[in-house]
Amino acid sequence: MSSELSGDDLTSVASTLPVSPTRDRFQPKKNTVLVSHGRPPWYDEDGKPTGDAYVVAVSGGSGSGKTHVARQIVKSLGSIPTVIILSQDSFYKYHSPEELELAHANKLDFDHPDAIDMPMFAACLADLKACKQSNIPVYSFAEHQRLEEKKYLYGATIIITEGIMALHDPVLRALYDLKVFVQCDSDLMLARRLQRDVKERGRSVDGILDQYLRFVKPSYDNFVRPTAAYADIIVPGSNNTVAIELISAHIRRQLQQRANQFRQKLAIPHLYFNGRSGASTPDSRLEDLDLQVLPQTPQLKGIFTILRSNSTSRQDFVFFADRLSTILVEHAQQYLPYFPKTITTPVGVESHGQILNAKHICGVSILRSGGALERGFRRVINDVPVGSLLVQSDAKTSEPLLLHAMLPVCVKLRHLAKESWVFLLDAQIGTAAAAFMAIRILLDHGVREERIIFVTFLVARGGGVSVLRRAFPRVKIVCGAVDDLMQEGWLEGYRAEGNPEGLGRKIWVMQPGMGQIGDRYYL
Ligand SMILES: Nc1ncnc2c1ncn2[C@@H]1O[C@H](COP(=O)(O)OP(=O)(O)O)[C@@H](O)[C@H]1O
Ligand SMILES: O=c1ccn([C@@H]2O[C@H](COP(=O)(O)O)[C@@H](O)[C@H]2O)c(=O)[nH]1
Repeated sequence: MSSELSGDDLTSVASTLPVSPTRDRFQPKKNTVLVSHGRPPWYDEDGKPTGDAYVVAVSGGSGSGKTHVARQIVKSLGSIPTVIILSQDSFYKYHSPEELELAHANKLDFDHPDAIDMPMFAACLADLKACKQSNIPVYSFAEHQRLEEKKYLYGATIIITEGIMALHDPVLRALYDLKVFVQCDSDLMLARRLQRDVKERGRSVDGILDQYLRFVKPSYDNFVRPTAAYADIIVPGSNNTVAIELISAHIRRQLQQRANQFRQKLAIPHLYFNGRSGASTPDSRLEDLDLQVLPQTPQLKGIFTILRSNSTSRQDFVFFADRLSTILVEHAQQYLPYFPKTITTPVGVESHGQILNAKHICGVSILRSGGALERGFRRVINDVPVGSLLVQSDAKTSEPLLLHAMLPVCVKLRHLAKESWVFLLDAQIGTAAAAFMAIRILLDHGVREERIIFVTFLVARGGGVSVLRRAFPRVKIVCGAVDDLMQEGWLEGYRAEGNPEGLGRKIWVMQPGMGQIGDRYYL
């Protein structure tokens, strides 16, 4: 495991580490990922990001209400996709023992622009804006120090960054779509700072006042207040509900302009992409789709006959799905790098064989139905992490939404992601909307396209696979069978069972298909 991140292989790091009671009590929870209604596609049919995340910067003096404004904007946005609040405080520089001594005596200037690692702040923000992940530093106000751990952030449609120097640096300013300055009376800022620093940052009143007169107030006058000139909007530091409403209305309008009707286009590519190379129809030539289909042996056909039948018991379904996923993953392993290796056998004879030579391998299943391939995956490739992505359709628009991403560390860290081989697991590729999103997520993290191996039971020839192929030609797709049809309709028994999700709503189904694989495997 990398020394940069510790904690469990799959969880977001900062919260999992043992921390001192003092640190725990005073650690500000400023950098937050707020997911409300899932993240809609941030890329087009060519697989390329359609645009950057929308970045709002909120600046103002200490205690002016920047954090409050950032949180109120999120609240007022209501039903919105993922928002990241990124605090400039995380980017205070690492302090030497001598500097720490000064800091604890309130004699270190934290209010000068040089106190903040602006290049690092700009680099992390640029990554997040470009829809990539970032592992940002964690800062302790109680210890006046940057901690060892890092916090993994990914997947924002909107980023709200806040800090006293947020508008100071021209490189940072160039990254913002909207610049806000919170204007507040100095006495109100001081009163708020006193209350907050005693309660949340473990400070004494004397110390706070000492630091305020020595550094905070002069710096506000010299460096912070002048940056109000760069702001698009000045917001009052109290009674600011109307200003916040205006800002969120503006952001909502910007997001609406970026919306993309994605699944509909993928599901019937011959209607939307006619004339463009690679658009498939139910009669598309299999060779053009470049799928790695398992050899259609009698025993494989036997497995599919059982899996497709609506009279198969759950117990049998699970047994044969596990068997099929084991065969698929075994077959897919041919894409991993193997090298010649000579060994000596128990009878003392040399034998020339092959050995796997891949540093980082992991699985990522697309929930729920991708879970049906996990047991087979673990049987063939044991002792590697398996992450998951929860992608579901928006009930109103049918667009895919990313609701949750839990990725292995070898994907979360960009320098490892470049070297990693990732097996994406999902039961079928129909409209290909979920597959599209999952591949885009891995590419955002820096996984190489040719190192993504998509393993699936079924692919619909007339569905979105052709568009997926054209967007990501180097991804390997290993499947057990190919179905011809992709139609808008109801699954047999789906409505009859009174499934509230399915009631009155058509979904895209492949035929002959295997039904709702997640339901059949788990319920
Ligand atoms: N508009 C407001 N109305 C009421 N209280 C506010 C308002 N803005 C900020 N506060 C309070 O003032 C304190 C400092 O605000 P905060 O947002 O943390 O300041 P900053 O991030 O600018 O240092 C917090 O306790 C917060 O609840
Ligand atoms: O170790 C530190 C680092 C910073 N400060 C003070 O924090 C404020 C900025 O944070 P806000 O949340 O915007 O108030 C800045 O004025 C520094 O003086 C600190 O006291 N110790």
